[in-house]
Amino acid sequence: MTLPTEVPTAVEDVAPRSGVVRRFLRNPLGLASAIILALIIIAAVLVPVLGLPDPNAVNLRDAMKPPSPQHLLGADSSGRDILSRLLWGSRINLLGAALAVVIALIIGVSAGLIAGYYGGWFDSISSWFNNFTMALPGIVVLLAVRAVVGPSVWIAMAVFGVLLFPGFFRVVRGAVQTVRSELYVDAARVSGLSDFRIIGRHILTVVRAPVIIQIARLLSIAIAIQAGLEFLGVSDSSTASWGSMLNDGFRKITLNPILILWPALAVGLVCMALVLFANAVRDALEDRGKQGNIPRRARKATDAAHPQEQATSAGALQPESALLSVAGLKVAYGYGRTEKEVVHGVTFHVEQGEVLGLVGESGSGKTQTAFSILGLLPEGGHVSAGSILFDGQELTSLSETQRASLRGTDIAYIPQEPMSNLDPAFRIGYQLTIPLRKRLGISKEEATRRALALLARVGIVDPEKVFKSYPHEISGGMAQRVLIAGAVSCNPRLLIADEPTTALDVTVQAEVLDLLRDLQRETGMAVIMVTHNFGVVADICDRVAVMQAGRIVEIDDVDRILSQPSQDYTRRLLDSMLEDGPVRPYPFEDASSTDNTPVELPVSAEAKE
Ligand SMILES: Nc1ncnc2c1ncn2[C@@H]1O[C@H](COP(=O)(O)OP(=O)(O)OP(=O)(O)O)[C@@H](O)[C@H]1O
Repeated sequence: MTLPTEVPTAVEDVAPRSGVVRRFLRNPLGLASAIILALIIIAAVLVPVLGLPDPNAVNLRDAMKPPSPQHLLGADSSGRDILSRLLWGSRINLLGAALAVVIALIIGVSAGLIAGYYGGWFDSISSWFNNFTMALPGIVVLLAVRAVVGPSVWIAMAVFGVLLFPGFFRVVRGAVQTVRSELYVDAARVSGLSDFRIIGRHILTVVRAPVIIQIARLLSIAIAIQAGLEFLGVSDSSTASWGSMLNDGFRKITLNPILILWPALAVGLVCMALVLFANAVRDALEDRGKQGNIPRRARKATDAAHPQEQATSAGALQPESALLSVAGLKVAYGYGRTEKEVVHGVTFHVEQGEVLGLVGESGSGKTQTAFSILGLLPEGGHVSAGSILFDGQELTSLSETQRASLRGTDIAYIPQEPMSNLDPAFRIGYQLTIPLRKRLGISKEEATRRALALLARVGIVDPEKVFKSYPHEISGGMAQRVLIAGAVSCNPRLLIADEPTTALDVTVQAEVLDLLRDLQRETGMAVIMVTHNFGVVADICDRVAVMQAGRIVEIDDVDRILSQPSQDYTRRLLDSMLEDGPVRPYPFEDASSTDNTPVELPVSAEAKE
């Protein structure tokens, strides 16, 4: 299956990762700081081959000499070449700072991850140790270490690394605590991923950005502190370093003030560049997803695509017969200055018994749109504007209880990851019958009878056995059939299927699609099929709405979208996603039943056997 990342140009323009790099490079301060840091690192790496004089070669005849072709930046009080000492010193300072930050990173990130994810005694102990370390006077500790182990810059920086660990620990622990209760982490746990994999795959990606920013900040602190320690004489003064040069320059400041200028400039420049670099990375990451960052080219095309689809008033240009009318829907996360809009005013409708495909690349806003209709936006997300009319009822003004009563009965949902949506602690039968009994008020026996018939109808060969099984005892394909059975159990009028075949293998995908087609035809329910796969669209949809970057760029009949899309974006999406093979015809006869009473679904031939 071709994934959206393979869609060329315009899609790549809005891909989050490349967007971060582009935004970073567009920030002049970020770019300048990156260039300065790169030049300093290159100079530090290449210094042995630059043919500069020995940084420690004393030549009293050259003492305090001003800049000359022989000493480009002049010579110090012992006649040593200042440029050579600066560049050799940069190695010591950069490596010393890197050592401290790597130690802080290893201790802080691993302790922060474990403390944030597991909590408990480890969290208590590590938090206590974090507070204790923060309370220690760092310089006093380093001076004490020097008194015990001698003037080694490496030992001093290693100890400083331990003292710096709270810088990472607090950031990582806080981020992990926020993210560990997210649904997708629960879903990953439920689907059987080990903690190690969950932390590696789901948690580390969340803390990556703050950690990168923190690395740059702590590096600048470590360089300044290291130079300060060398200035105080904590390290070996015979080694060329920025701090020892500062010390030398300070002692001769009345004789030649320029001696202190070069190392001070070096320390100041690197620290400033690191801080600016960190700020630019933060700005680039925080701007991710803002509309202002969608390339103007893409935005123009989007806005001009179908102006009627960008209507903002409720029900504008929507057919009265529509079962669902979404108008000017905007979805945002956060409030006030931190509000981030992810869906920018989408308008579409779904007729009774119609199958509407919602297609688009990853991150285009399909799921957010679907969740808005279901009233299931993740924490922090809200409908910031627009209207969702379902059967003439404005969903956005309903209470949570009213919306909950619609879910499962009038509006059903089939998720992408079947396994994560079945509770591993309960048998399949229990999970199917409880909603039936609660919503339809039927007896346990009646609910069991219906659940078994539903399991048979969705193609489960041994319904009795699956009824008594726990989720881990059935395959992914069977789990998806169980969820489909659950979704259609109360005869919904609208079914929202969020990439229902993505997590399944190819043969099972086809079977599940066939099943959905048959069920849709039998019950006459309307379907919103969220997908990034035009094969699925061709298979099952009547009309298609194409989404890009939180907007609908094109909406039309499936045949027209597939044969003559009006937007370049749709064409590119089609080129990259459409599988070879003919569009399977789908006879939508008699798909208009709106009766909401549960029907006896026919038992499949396979199940009868
Ligand atoms: N919890 C959240 N907090 C903030 N932004 C979010 C959240 N969930 C999604 N988004 C943002 O909303 C935008 C649309 O996401 P959405 O999940 O709707 O995309 P999608 O088209 O369904 O993609 P996919 O096919 O990958 O599921 C993305 O830019 C995403 O970063």
